[in-house]
Amino acid sequence: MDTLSEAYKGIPLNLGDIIPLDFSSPPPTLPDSHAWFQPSDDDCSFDDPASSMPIIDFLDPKATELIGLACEKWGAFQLKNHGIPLDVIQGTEEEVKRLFSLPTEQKLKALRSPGGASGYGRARISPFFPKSMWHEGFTIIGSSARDVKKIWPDDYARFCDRMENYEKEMKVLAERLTEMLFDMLKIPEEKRKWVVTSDISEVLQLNFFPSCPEPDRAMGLAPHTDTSILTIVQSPSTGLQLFKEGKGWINVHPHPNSLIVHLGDLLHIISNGRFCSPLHRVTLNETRKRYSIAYFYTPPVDYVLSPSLSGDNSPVALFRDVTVKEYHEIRAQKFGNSLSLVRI
Ligand SMILES: O=C(O)CCC(=O)C(=O)O
Ligand SMILES: [Fe+2]
Repeated sequence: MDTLSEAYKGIPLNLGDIIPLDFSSPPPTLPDSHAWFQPSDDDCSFDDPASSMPIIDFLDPKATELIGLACEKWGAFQLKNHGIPLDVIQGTEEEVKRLFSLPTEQKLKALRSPGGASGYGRARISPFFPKSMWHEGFTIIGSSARDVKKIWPDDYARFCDRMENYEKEMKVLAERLTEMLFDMLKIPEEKRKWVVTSDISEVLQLNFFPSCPEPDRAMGLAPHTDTSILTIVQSPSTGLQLFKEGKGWINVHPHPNSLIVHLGDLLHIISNGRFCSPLHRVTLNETRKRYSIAYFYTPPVDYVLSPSLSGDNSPVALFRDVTVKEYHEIRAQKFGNSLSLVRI
């Protein structure tokens, strides 16, 4: 079976777009290669309690209705009482910290290959931006063992087991949410059989944002939408921002023991534009490092994404049919333009 990795093979990157800055001995001032803004730039991000991302309790009898509204208005929400055991979250967080605190040369042993999608390196979206991000990533597609053995030849099992377990838990939650959203969109049975199969294309993205000497001039993760049905993000610290039309960049303040769910481009297409795929980015801090774990839930690569014209969705198709693999290939080449390229 094809995997998502195949979609990137045809578009190899330069090593310069894969190797992160050596953050173990960071420069004392922000290098020009990482300076996105001038000191005088007003980047207009803000905190407004009246317009913050909804926090939804999964045990609330009204949860389905609230999730539907949040997906229409925000394309994102925080989820309390999500059912993922705390020890699974903490164990995964511990491994992520252990991985990123390794010496640079050890992490570089698992460097992503130029045409590859898994392993250690810069964000896959790096080539689309003129400046570099203050970030290191580690991408897991399928089993992490092949990459992790290069880093810890004799001691890889605990990391791999914890990641695998985390993915299993995330998959169950992603399935529940997807079934709920597909009910709202009135997706017919034959278009949703994949949800309960093991054939999905899931990706686990581990992110590390070191503390930064000039956080206001640098960028953790540049503005992007996700190429998924939905993404479940776990991070205890602030840094994530969502772009809201007419308002600007809104800070997300993680609620204790909650997960952040945002919808991706694939659901935006399936919902015929009814559910948003929010633009988001990550900002930095001068003294605090930040870690995040993003689980991308995606149908099998040969699944055809077709806009649903039933229910409350627009009755006229806004997008053409496109397979998951084809959409990933478009994204790998065109990035921010991708949705407009499948618009009718
Ligand atoms: O770190 C975060 O909060 C978000 C990460 C993210 O957007 C991504 O990995 O695509
Ligand atoms: Fe993202």
